[in-house]
Amino acid sequence: MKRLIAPSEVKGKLKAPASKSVAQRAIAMASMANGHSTIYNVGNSNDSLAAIDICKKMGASISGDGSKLSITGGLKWPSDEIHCGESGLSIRMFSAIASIFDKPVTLTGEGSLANRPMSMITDGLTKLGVSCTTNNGKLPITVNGPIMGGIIEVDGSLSSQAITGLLMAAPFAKNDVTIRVKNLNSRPYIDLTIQLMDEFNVKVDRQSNDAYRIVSGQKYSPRNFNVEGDWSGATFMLVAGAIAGEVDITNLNPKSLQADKAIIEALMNAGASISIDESNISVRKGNLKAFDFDARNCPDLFPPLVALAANCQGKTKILGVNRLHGKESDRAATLQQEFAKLGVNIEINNDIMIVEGGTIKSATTHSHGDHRIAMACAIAALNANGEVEIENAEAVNKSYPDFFEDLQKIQINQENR
Ligand SMILES: O=C(O)C1=C[C@@H](OP(=O)(O)O)[C@@H](O)[C@H](O)C1
Ligand SMILES: C=C(OP(=O)(O)O)C(=O)O
Repeated sequence: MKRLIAPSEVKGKLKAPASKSVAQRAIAMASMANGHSTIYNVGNSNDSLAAIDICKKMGASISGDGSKLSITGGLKWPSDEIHCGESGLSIRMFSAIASIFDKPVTLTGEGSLANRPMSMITDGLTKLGVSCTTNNGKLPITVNGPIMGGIIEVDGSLSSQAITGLLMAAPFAKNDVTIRVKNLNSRPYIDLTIQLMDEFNVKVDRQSNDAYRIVSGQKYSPRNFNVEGDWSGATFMLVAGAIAGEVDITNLNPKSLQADKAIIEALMNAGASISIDESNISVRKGNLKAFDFDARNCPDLFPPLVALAANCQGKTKILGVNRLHGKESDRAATLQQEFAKLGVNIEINNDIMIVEGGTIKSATTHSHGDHRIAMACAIAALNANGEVEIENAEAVNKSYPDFFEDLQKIQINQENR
């Protein structure tokens, strides 16, 4: 699908979509709990749909839709291969969960997932006694549990997602598990995992220096759970308000542990006008200037931050480029490539990205199959000197299927090509 976005002034109010990070975790935990859970507001992102399919394959009984999902948990060994769609979180989380069985389980995926690194999964699981194989560090992965447990050290510099999986599967290990994490990045995602485990009644004991101890034999309890709104998707709309008008967003929890809530700090540093209360975040266009930002704990903010920085006067510096190679695309390189088409110069200097704000040109861009690149190009189009085309725009379905409908609601002129 091709989408054409015209320069537009934005105005309106939107409800943030469901957080796929929260939804995927909640679906997994409800599926591990013996008994009946209801999960509200899961949404319809492809990644959350992938998590639902995986849990069904692993024996959970799931019915309902994006607004209300009924899950009767209790996992069984899946005789078939597990297909994780394009979700990095799902494959890394469910590889650990599939290791609770004493028979082999093969997990695979499609699209961009085929090119993403998986060695961080096998590294931790092997240390906990699971036999694992991959195709030279890529898909498919085969795990053969059970998880024995023990004290292990893992590296968290490339991704936190495998650590989320290890934490979630640890109560099923034969012995207690202690995970010591070196070089942890994306820390808020681990905090989110531990918060949700606690809500499903499994305790993680945080020790000093990034060590986490999980007592074996704890059981997930079924519960009714509401998935909060997605700061990651909403950031694009908040940036739209900051560069091109005014936007109000509801369904965002200001006390959320989601990493991408940090967009607020970036918007403030850039000089946008923001007001925040429990039920509404309001952003208005400001006199925007370049800013410095550390995105090592919130790597998904790079694409919206680049759209923001392109509209700021001066050179914005964003730290954390090394985290971006293993995403849906090599995100630093794709941002550089696509924004060059829009006339925006991006330099990469080791771990730092430098974005030079200025005039944004009309151009045809491509998502590279990466939802956040499609959304960043769409937002950059708002102040362009002509229309911006986005090829392969359907990539947004991975996290935010209603993205273009929501753009319509805030009066952005667009059409399908
Ligand atoms: O746990 C999660 O829900 C996620 C963790 C992050 O990945 P890394 O830990 O690989 O940085 C983030 O980029 C991804 O979109 C979602
Ligand atoms: C990297 C992302 O997701 P995942 O790793 O779960 O595929 C993302 O949503 O930007």
